[in-house]
Amino acid sequence: MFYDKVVTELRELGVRHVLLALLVYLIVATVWLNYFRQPRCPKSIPHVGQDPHGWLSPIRGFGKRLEWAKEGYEKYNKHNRTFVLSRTPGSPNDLVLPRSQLAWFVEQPDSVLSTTAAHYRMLAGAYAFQDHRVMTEVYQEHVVHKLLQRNVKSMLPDLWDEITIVLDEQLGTEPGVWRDVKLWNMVSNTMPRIAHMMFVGRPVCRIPEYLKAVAGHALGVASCMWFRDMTPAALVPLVARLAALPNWIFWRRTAKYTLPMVRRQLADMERKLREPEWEWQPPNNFWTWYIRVALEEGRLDQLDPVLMTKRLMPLNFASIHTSTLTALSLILDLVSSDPKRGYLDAIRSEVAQVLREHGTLCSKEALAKLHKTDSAVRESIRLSNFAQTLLHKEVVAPEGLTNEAEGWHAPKGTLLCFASGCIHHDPDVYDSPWEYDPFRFSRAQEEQEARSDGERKVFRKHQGSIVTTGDSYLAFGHGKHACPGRFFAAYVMKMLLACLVINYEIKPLERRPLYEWFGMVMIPPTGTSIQVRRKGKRKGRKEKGCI
Ligand code: HEM
Repeated sequence: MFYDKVVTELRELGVRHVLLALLVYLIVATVWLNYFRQPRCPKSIPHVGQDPHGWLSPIRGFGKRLEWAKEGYEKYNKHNRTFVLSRTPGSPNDLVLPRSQLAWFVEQPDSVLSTTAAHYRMLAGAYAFQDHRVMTEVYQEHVVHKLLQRNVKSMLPDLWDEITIVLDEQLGTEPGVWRDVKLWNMVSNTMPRIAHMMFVGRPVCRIPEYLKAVAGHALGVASCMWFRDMTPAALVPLVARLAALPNWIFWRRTAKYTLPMVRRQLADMERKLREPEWEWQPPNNFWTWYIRVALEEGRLDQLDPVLMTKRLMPLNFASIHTSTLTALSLILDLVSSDPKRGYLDAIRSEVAQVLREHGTLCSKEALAKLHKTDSAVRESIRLSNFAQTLLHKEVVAPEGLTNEAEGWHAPKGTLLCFASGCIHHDPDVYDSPWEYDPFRFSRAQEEQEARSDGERKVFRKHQGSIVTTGDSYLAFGHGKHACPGRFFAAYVMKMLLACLVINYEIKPLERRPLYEWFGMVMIPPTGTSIQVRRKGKRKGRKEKGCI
């Protein structure tokens, strides 16, 4: 009845009137949402980018944000001043803080400056994931923060095996035969499988349909973010929902495997609690950590199996793009360095030495001895980080946030961040910052060890292992919301590189293929091939008879 009435009235109005009304709505809502509902950046802070009130500024600005970030960093951040970086149509301006404000920034409580709120906004949390709770109450992150570092060590032998097996598949096993390998295909077939070895374990982490779905979902989040960023605010709910539709399909495909697994694991863990003498050991994977934390904390509401499978998707997004890009850059940086410098040989002899001493490369102690390998990875991440601005936090305190040192006040809803890419390439922070100097960090450590106590302080600047964060190294964030997956990523990258150098020869590339930037995000060179040759019998793990 009601429907018939609406249709009749619309017919009477005519299509042209309806379209006109929609257009008027679009303009009014866009102006309202974009210009009156956005948090106002403090006027005292300099604005870098186009006219902040210009109508088309946000659209024109997408391709220029990187340039503007560099300009703002030079003009303001380097003089300890914050600047406003122009926004895109669907999101607000960013306040980019200088390094000198990092300590103040990370000290702010979550009730004032929220990483979760910033991620919800930036990752299109209302659309790209299958339940908004996975981005508003980030229980999966809580579990990773609490248990990953502690449990990953006992996983190392299995991770090593998986790395060697996947490299066998990707690079071949026949000794002495040179193979042409598409590097992008190699890393994108390797890294998601290794990450999911930790999340779901075998055999699921090897199933091609599953791996295709998790990769599709991660890419789907990125495309949803782009549509949300580039769509006028009034249309975002429609456009972003449409852009997110494929992610429902990808999640369903993953749930085909993860849902039965979660249900079985919940039932088994419940039985183990009831019958402690039952001879069953829970597998060391993310689901076990998750169930343990939820039980310990009495959060039975978090043990809904469907919700658990949805909670895996933000972790999938956080881990697979980052690790895949890191592995790609690392191999490219090393194989395109001048062979006369002998970087790969130095890493190879370090790995061989540790293997001789420890008989394995998959223990925490052995991996801790790989200083040069560690430094080569850290340096590659410094040089080619996947994003230009990081450490986003949103002001969530209703009264806003005041920075006494600089004398500004940011209202609720403002996004704050750091120009990590500029910091990593600042000649005042790193000597020859555009050069890939793989032993930059291990050399500093070796040199410091050789110095007297008095001199050591001066030398503190470029130390640290892959996981160390600080105001000159922001690739994993900093503070209590620094990447909790970095401990896993560091082990995996070192094992991957160690496995490559002891088992394969790689022909050097003449030139380092360059990456492009799409807005503030890195687009990797996907077309590069490398020539690889298996050396002989696989090495790396004595107890499996591999040496
Ligand atoms: C080389 C690989 C990786 C890089 C470069 C990386 C980088 C980062 C960065 C920069 C952040 C902080 C973002 C910000 O400040 O806004 C972050 C957060 C996070 N990462 Fe990673 N990540 C990597 C691997 C992983 C892996 C393997 C996991 C798997 C569990 C993971 C899980 C997370 C989570 C859960 C957060 C959010 C932490 C929080 O907000 O409290 N990451 N990562």
